[in-house]
Amino acid sequence: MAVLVTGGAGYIGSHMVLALLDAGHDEIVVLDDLSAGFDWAVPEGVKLVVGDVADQALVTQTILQHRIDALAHFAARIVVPDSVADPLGYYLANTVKTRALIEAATRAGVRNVIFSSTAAVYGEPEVVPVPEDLPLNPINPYGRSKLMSEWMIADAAAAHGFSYVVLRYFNVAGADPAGRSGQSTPNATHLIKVATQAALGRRERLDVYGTDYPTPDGSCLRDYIQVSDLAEAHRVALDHLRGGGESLTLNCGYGRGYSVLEVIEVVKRISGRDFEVRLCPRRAGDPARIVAEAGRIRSQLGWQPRHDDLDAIVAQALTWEDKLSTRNRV
Ligand SMILES: NC(=O)c1ccc[n+]([C@@H]2O[C@H](COP(=O)([O-])OP(=O)(O)OC[C@H]3O[C@@H](n4cnc5c(N)ncnc54)[C@H](O)[C@@H]3O)[C@@H](O)[C@H]2O)c1
Ligand SMILES: O=c1ccn([C@@H]2O[C@H](COP(=O)(O)OP(=O)(O)O[C@H]3O[C@H](CO)[C@H](O)[C@H](O)[C@H]3O)[C@@H](O)[C@H]2O)c(=O)[nH]1
Repeated sequence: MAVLVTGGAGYIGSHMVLALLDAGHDEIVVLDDLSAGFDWAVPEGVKLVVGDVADQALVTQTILQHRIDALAHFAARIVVPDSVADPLGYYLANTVKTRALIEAATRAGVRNVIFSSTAAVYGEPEVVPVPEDLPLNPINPYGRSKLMSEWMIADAAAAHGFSYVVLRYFNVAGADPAGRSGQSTPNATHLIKVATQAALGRRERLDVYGTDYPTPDGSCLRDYIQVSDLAEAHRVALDHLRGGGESLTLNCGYGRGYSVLEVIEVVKRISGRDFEVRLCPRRAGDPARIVAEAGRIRSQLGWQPRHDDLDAIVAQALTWEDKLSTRNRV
């Protein structure tokens, strides 16, 4: 039995590969087109197939050749404001291609599917923390492209008899504590990544997008989950599905919100560096507050976070950023 990890050369997928290896699973195949990922992020001994998830012939051949029984589908385009500027590109990358992948995978016999969804499916929730069964009302094309995929997977599972775990990630941050992987995308837009780059002098300044939100300090609130904890959620989801467990949809977060200004303060304190912060207008597509009701994944899968500590998350991100710049200089 082997697992196919699409997007496994990217940030979160590469951490899932490490979590599986650390738990003794060595039957792992990564499918990635390297549009935003890196071949060096795939550990030695793990097979990397370079290609598109919508290439059904390639997907079918890979599944049959490696006797794949489970699929973890990370590959996607992921930037909220980009999705507002290029909605059709996002629906193609995240919805149309997911359809092609799921069709090829289930026809080739895959019976277990883990899907990377997002807190963006909730939109601007009326209830915070947000439980999984709240009505879904995404406010940007990114969230809609992912919600359509959730629905497609649930409908196809009911019709074709496979099981799935949909994981709705909140804001993912930090890096492998052992320093083996981290967020490496050039021109990244994620807050903690950008703030660590500003602290290390690799960006001139940090722009804060909006200080007039209905939140305590006027900046947006997010629930930051450490990437290895999230990877571990995938590992337990895989065990659940392989053990015959039922289909589930679960939030992945810690249940606590930090504002943009609070995050900046932590990055300055942990790095010991000051940097320029510019207060700017709101960015398109941002909800004011999004925090997970985080109990269901613990009760359903027995998941236990081990890195719920924003100081440590920021320290890991700083260490990785420093390592990355050394690598890029070589
Ligand atoms: N980063 C976050 O905070 C966050 C939050 C919620 C959900 N997610 C979801 O998690 C998943 C992984 O995100 P990430 O942060 O690791 O992003 P990432 O960009 O680092 O990784 C995505 C990977 O998918 C690959 N890819 C993209 N399109 C492909 C295609 N058509 N065929 C094959 N490979 C392709 C890229 O090369 C890259 O390696 C995405 O589905 C994203 O929507 C991320
Ligand atoms: O330079 C920056 C970058 C971000 N922000 C703010 O920081 C907050 C977090 O922004 P990120 O770009 O880090 O993350 P998002 O909340 O936009 O989105 C992330 O988390 C979502 C789930 O909550 C999605 O899944 C998505 O894939 C992932 O990028 C937002 O209020 C944003 O406006 C800034 O002020 N300045």
